Amino acid sequence: MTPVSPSVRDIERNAIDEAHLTNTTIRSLTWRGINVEKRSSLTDAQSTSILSMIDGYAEAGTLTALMGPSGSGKTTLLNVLAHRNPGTKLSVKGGVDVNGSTIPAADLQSISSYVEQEDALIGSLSVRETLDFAARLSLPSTVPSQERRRRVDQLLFAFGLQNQAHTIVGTPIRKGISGGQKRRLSIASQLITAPKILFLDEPTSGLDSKASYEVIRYLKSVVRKQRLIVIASIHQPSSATFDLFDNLLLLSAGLTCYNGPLPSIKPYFERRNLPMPLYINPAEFLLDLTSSDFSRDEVDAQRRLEKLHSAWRESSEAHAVSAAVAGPSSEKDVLIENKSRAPFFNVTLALLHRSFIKSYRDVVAYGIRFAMYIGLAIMMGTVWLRLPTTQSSIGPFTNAIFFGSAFMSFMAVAYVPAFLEDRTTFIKERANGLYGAAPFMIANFLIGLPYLFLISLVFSLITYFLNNFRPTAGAFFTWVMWLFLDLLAGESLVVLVSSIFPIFVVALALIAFANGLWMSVGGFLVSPEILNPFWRYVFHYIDYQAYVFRGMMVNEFGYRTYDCGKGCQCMYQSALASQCKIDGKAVLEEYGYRTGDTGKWVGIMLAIICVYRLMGWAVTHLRKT
Ligand SMILES: Nc1ncnc2c1ncn2[C@@H]1O[C@H](COP(=O)(O)OP(=O)(O)OP(=O)(O)O)[C@@H](O)[C@H]1O
Repeated sequence: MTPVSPSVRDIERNAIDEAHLTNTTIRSLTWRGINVEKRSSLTDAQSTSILSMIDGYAEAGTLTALMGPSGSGKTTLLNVLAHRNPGTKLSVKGGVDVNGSTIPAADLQSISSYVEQEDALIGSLSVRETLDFAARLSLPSTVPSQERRRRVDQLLFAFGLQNQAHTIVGTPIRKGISGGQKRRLSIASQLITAPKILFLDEPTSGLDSKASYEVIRYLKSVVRKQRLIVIASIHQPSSATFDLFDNLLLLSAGLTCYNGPLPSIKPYFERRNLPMPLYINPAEFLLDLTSSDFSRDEVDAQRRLEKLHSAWRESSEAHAVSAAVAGPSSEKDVLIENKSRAPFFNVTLALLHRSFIKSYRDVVAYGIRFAMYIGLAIMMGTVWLRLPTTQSSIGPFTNAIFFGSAFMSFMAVAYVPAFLEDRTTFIKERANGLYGAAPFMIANFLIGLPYLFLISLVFSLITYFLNNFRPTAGAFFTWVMWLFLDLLAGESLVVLVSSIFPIFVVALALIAFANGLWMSVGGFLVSPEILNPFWRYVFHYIDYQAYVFRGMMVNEFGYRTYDCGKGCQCMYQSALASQCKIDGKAVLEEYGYRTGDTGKWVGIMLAIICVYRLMGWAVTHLRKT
């Protein structure tokens, strides 16, 4: 058995102060006349209703279940209550009040958290690290690190995760904690920000009944202790799990079928001649009642649903709910503490630290890419093996430079999955108000620098001398610099394209296309001197691969001579022809390149990289999903 850490023992001795988690200000969340319609692209008359006239309330210290068949509107309602965008082309009407008062969306978001259906956990972090980073990303600098650790311990204990504190969450190749523990961890990492209201979308999806029960049981104990308001959509809980909830809001086809405390469900349906059988799971009974999707007789099922809807509308229970939420809504009486955010610098540092841990623990994210580049280096080194400095090598040297510059940049597509994964985590964390696009983009850029430099260095160490490029230290490090800038630009393009089109296959196809374009107009396949004006003026000058190719060409040919070989038939005419040699500058002239422009080209490369990154930031800032 894993030993219990002293800090956890402290907690067990009830030496904990949970004041920061306890809700003393928010008494209730109410919602009135929520209507959501899907707008037709043609006419308003063709709009279809997703939610209609939904009233309800939840009080501090209660756990409300949002149930209904698939497509009944649970997630949509949860999004409306949390002031999240429920989707494009949807029009939302109705009001959501806190303590009976209307508050701005930003205030509601600052006192609430939303746990999405899919866990947004980073597989290579341990359970404790996950909570610690959640704390570092959300807590203001006024909370000292000792206090932060204490809060982490508290949550580990509250969610029964203290024995898994040092186990990793789990990656595709390394088994970590169980599905139920993951869900508990997702909830705990939201609670570290001390929300007063917690929205959970299917907190038990994908779990067996025992794990589901555990998740809701832990949640219930925290809700009771901390006086939180929790609203959770749930699919088909077991009887034991269902019994843990205080209230139920039952939806079907976007309308209410029941809304009230659990003990009143049975009498409510009995009074409508729908008695609940004795030995049946109440949740199953309710879902059977409200589901029409798989009915043999659709007309009959529709009629049954309409009866349920009108029974609720006309019931005294519905009138009581409407009366309870209809009270005048004022602008005062809500004490929203101004939740201070973690400072920009601390957030960026925490994101860098988190990415660093991921980079050395997650083989899929970084290790595989590294191995791929090494394989490529060995292949390139041995294909163009020890080229002699004769004119017959000028072609192969040029080809090797093209291959090295173009293919390395092309292979940046391998970064797409890792970037999209990081972006998904960011989108979820931003939606919960943790941090914005700037720290994410800065951390993403900075963590890539040493890694890309290492790849450039190792790749060059293998290929440069095996190929027999110009053997001086200066030439070697200039080559490393060009490769590094090449990879940096390639990765910046991946960041930009994947931010605009965050769909794996689409991003992959577009980046491959862009690389094909850069290769075609880069100057190797068609010399810039004869490239037609459209491609030359529209694309050639913004093609980063073109500058890498030029830089590497100048690095090799600008300062080296080649023997013309037997018969002294020199392929390129230069001042050294009389010595039966070719001055490499003659090769450069063919392409229109010359020495002395390296500084300018490096400047252009840096500008291209900056533009890609800034555009990537702007898109990420504006695009919310
Ligand atoms: N952005 C949107 N645009 C168009 N239709 C939408 C949008 N969001 C939801 N809907 C529709 O609204 C209905 C309710 O969807 P919602 O996701 O809220 O249901 P749910 O009860 O959460 O379903 P499930 O249990 O399967 O997750 C569905 O018919 C869905 O197709």
